[in-house]
Amino acid sequence: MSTWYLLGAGNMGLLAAYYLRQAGVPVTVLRHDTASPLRRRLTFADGRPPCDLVLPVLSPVALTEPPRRLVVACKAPYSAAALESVPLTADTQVLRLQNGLGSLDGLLPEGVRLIEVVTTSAVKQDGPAQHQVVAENETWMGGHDVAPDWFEQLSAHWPNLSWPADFQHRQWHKLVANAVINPLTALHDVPNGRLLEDRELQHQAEELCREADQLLTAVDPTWPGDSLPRVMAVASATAGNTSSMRADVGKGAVTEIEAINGYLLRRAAPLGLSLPAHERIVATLTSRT
Ligand SMILES: NC(=O)C1=CN([C@@H]2O[C@H](COP(=O)(O)OP(=O)(O)OC[C@H]3O[C@@H](n4cnc5c(N)ncnc54)[C@H](OP(=O)(O)O)[C@@H]3O)[C@@H](O)[C@H]2O)C=CC1
Ligand SMILES: CC(C)(CO)C(=O)C(=O)O
Repeated sequence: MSTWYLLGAGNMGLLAAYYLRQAGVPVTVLRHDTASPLRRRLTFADGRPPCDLVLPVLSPVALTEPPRRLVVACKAPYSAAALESVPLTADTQVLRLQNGLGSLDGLLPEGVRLIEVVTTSAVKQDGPAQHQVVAENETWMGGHDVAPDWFEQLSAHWPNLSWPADFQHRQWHKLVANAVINPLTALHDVPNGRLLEDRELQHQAEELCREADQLLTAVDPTWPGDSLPRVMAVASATAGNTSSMRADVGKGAVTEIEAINGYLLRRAAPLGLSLPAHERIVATLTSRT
């Protein structure tokens, strides 16, 4: 496999780089602000020995030809800045490893093959140059009928990676979980599990799920429309977690709400649907950050 270029060498980007390297594929980080090789330690919660990754770094303007394979794993709001000056052509395959949807809309030239990645794995930073792989759960890729030629080689080294036929529904289930758990936990500054205990949060979760189901059923009549129990199951499975949006708000960082609830609003508008609970939560969270 030819070199994969990586935009966003943080938690998820490093995990993808680790699996690509395990599959024998060279990985180069693209960054505007530095050319020094990136040295990061990945530790594993299951007790596997740590892996010291050393990845070459290149400025996008130093590329001698357009990248054929690119992973975008920066947080959604930084996508435009990260892609600036990266020369892309119709031959480029882009792997979007981000929460939310639509964050690369309008940023990729016609013909680029965009492969979407949804993961329930979790990685957190636990030192200046150290990241802990907390869980290697399921990862789904899709967005096209047929998997690319490199998929089989990669899936032999990326645990629980699949190309499921029902990818779109899985992606939407993850989107709805993020559209409910993330802003509610961020606004109320609580761990995910509080959604199971607090009546007011449950009421808000119900409204957000109902509106998301209304939209997704309008887009796809086969949508099961069972978001509330699914979202609550995710909140229960991740009860002790700080959601990524709560963490971003805590750091004073820009959140991914535009790619999550904002995406639902952008899909609803042309259908003449209003999603008042999502509108309110976007406005409230945006005014506080
Ligand atoms: N962490 C997790 O467990 C999971 C994360 N996700 C999703 O994955 C995506 C990435 O999250 P995560 O890895 O945690 O985020 P991180 O903040 O750990 O990583 C993002 C990386 O992007 C880099 N970056 C920011 N701006 C640019 C730029 N202009 N050019 C190049 N690189 C840039 C950052 O560099 P710097 O730090 O120097 O700014 C950082 O290394 C998000 O959409 C998140 O929601 C999904 C499932 C699980
Ligand atoms: C599933 C959930 C809510 C787990 O915390 C998540 O993906 C996030 O925090 O962004």
